[in-house]
Amino acid sequence: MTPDYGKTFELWREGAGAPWGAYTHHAFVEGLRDGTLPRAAFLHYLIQDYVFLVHFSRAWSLGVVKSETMDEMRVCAGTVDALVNHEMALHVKTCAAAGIDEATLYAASEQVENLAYTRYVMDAGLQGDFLDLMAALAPCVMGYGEIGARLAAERTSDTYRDWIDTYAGAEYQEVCETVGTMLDASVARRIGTLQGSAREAALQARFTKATELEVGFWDMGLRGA
Ligand SMILES: Cc1ncc(CO)c(N)n1
Repeated sequence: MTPDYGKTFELWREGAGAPWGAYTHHAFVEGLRDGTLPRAAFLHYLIQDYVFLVHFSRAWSLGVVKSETMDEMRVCAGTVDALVNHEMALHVKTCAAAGIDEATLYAASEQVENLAYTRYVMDAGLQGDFLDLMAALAPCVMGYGEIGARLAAERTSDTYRDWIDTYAGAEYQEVCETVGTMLDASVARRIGTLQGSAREAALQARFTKATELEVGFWDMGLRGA
């Protein structure tokens, strides 16, 4: 069953169409599910994803800056904490076991798909308001929540169990639910009803673009270093 991350996310997810499926059912994801993903591709992805999370955390920090309520500020600050102090521990631990230390991860050179995605998200927030930023951030957060939940139920191998458990786990799922609930309140507060509103198309375009950039990120992972 697909998890429930609120009605704004559900609307955006439906609105994204085919790219959403391409993202959440990418060959990279299926390789995590059945264990056939080559280890080298996984490590390459994880190194890039560490740097992704550095910049992704900066974008969530911009959410703190763009917040208009204490609830929004708490959720954004909490998400920065979840990313920096919890999710990234997976990357540090897995890479350490492969002989790659954290300083090396931090200094890794970004591939263009990685660079494009994080800077797109940051710019969405710099150019627009809180909702523009959230529309660009939502596919990353909730997409991994959806992938993790599905792979936990459908996995046929233990090879990438640590990765799957990180995103299927209660802690990460709670982040997705909290962000989804906040998002519904943020939309209600600023727009009222999203469907049919003046901002619907532009916010959907942000969400869909970020989804396409997620597909590019998996492509980059499969291509290797
Ligand atoms: C590329 C990417 N998207 C989303 C997440 C989830 O935080 C991640 N770690 N990496």
